[in-house]
Amino acid sequence: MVKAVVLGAAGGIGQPLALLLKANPLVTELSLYDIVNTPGVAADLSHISTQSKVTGYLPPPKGSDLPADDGLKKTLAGADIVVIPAGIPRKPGMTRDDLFKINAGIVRDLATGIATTCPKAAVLVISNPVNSTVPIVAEVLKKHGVFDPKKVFGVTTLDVVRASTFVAEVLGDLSLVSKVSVPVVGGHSGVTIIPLLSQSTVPLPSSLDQSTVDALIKRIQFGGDEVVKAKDGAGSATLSMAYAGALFAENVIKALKGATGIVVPTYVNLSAHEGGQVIQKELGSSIEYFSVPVTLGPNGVEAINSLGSLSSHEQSLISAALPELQESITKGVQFIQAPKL
Ligand SMILES: NC(=O)c1ccc[n+]([C@@H]2O[C@H](COP(=O)([O-])OP(=O)(O)OC[C@H]3O[C@@H](n4cnc5c(N)ncnc54)[C@H](O)[C@@H]3O)[C@@H](O)[C@H]2O)c1
Ligand SMILES: O=C(O)C[C@H](O)C(=O)O
Repeated sequence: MVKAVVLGAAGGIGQPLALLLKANPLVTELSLYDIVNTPGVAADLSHISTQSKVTGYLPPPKGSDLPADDGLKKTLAGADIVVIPAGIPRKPGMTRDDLFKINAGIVRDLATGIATTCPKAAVLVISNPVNSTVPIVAEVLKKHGVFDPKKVFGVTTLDVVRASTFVAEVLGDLSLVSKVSVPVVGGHSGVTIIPLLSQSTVPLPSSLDQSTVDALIKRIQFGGDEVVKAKDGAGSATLSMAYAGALFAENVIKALKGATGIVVPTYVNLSAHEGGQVIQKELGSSIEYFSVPVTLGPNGVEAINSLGSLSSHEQSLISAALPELQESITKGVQFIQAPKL
């Protein structure tokens, strides 16, 4: 039995993600929460002929005697996995960090619901800026004494999905895409996104000139901007994100149910496993969060794996990413530990 929850389920990511989870035979119960439209989304999905029962909740109407988190808590009761795509998306000209002002508070309140209702659930954070929202979730759970670093994940799968697609395009053969896997490490924003092309399962030809490789790295780092620009004010990636989120959720669910050997990059607290200290040594930094290849297991993070051998260029990309990443982590931690009045 697996109960999956989507918080922000009526949104651009939330709806297609809920659809993909409803289509997933491993999910037996699907519960949806948003501040608008979830009863409609749930009713619609509930007609699909798969086994999962679907429910949808809203906050109580204005003037209700019910506590403000009544709908949220009903949604979360008994959850095994909670995926969070709630919050505003970027418009052209914005950075992900520009979303902090609004999304930090949204994520904090949702994490409080998780801490008090389903503290053992795996929490998959999609809401941006991921580099800060994951530390926010962790700090809220810590405050309630229920933080398990093995169970909190920043979803960076879209960067991995983009890397496979863009590498296959550069190789001139999209049919290779299912064979191409590139670890993407660091964080989820611009220069903090570091594709380890030297470890691509389908190697790039050594004849490829450096400017093509540089352009490929840049495209993976700034793939989100490509979609924001093309949507021209109507939001950011939603469909590719729903695909990536469902893929990552499926891997987590499979591992929770006992599947072994699933290794995927995800943005985690490095204290989740002793391998985190190895990563810190490799990075030459005491950074607390980093996207790394993680082995998933029945308790969440089973192992944090080494970054492997890096080219000198990849090492310089990591050095360039660390200051911005650290700043975003501190901003998230401070938001909970020392909120400005
Ligand atoms: N991690 C990634 O790779 C990645 C990729 C794409 C988008 N994102 C991020 O995901 C977030 C959502 O993007 P979107 O395109 O779906 O946005 P959207 O505006 O279409 O949907 C967001 C939904 O969140 C809901 N919401 C707002 N406040 C809420 C609250 N307090 N509780 C519950 N729900 C609430 C809204 O009502 C809306 O339905 C954005 O922050 C975006 O930047 C992350
Ligand atoms: O670019 C964005 O703002 C959304 C998301 O983080 C993405 O990578 O597509």
